[in-house]
Amino acid sequence: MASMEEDGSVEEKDNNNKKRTKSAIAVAWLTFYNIAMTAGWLVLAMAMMRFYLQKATHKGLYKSIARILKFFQTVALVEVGHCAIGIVRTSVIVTGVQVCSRIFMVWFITNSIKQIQNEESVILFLVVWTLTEITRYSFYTFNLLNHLPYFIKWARYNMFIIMYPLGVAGELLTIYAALPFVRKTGMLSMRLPNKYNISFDYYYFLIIVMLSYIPLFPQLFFHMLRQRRKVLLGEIIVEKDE
Ligand SMILES: CCCCCCCCCCCCC[C@@H](O)CC(=O)SCCNC(=O)CCNC(=O)[C@H](O)C(C)(C)COP(=O)(O)OP(=O)(O)OC[C@H]1O[C@@H](n2cnc3c(N)ncnc32)[C@H](O)[C@@H]1OP(=O)(O)O
Repeated sequence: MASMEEDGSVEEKDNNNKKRTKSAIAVAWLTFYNIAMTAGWLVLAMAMMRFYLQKATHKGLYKSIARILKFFQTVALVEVGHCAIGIVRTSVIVTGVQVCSRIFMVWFITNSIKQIQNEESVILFLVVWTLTEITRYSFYTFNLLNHLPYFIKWARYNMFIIMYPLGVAGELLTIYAALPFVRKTGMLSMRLPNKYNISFDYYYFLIIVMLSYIPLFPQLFFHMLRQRRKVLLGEIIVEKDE
């Protein structure tokens, strides 16, 4: 009996150790990830500033930073995985919508349609994303290291009130600017007849994407408002099951 109890406690200790090791690995990975992403977005900010100081125009700016942007924004897909395996307490759906809409903007709009790369709206969402991500990833990093300066916490949970609508405006204006080119070229569209017997019109798809901001954006915005109340004002928020 004693030996069984002993076995039990050994097993329990082993399980606890496993949990501790797992969370230590998760913390180490997240710290590395957040430092790398903060650095990536800082490099992007510096590249944008350098371009603007040297050329005094925004024309050509997107092209000059496209590779860095595509790399770091695409890597953010990992964050959906973080939520799915439970190492961060964030909804897979909320993170999925946020990350996928950004990846869509980068790859299927700005990168694919060269004619719109010099639009002011592209610079608008680029600047907004960059400021947001530098703040967000440095917030996570300092939080994980238990040395979170108050101004970073304050910025994380206040900046979005202005940055979210500005970012959305930049994104929607960019998609809007893309519409005539998509219609003219018929890019990424499939017209009938074809051997698959499928019809797809990217032009109308983009209009649907723009309309989908109406129900989806408020969900993200209100999620952040709830996080703000929880973190800055200490309100206890009972999360509904997903
Ligand atoms: C195929 C076509 C698709 C087209 C779809 C079209 C519809 C799109 C509509 C949507 C429009 C979005 C537009 C958007 O791109 C515009 C902009 O971004 S503009 C710039 C302003 N943006 C922001 O401010 C972004 C705000 N959003 C976010 O921060 C996140 O993305 C979000 C997932 C929304 C919220 O983050 P989260 O829920 O994680 O909140 P917290 O930061 O408070 O964190 C909660 C807890 O999780 C821990 N956590 C999360 N991530 C990490 C990490 N990487 N490392 C460590 N820890 C992490 C965090 O610490 C919290 O833990 P705890 O509660 O224990 O403290």
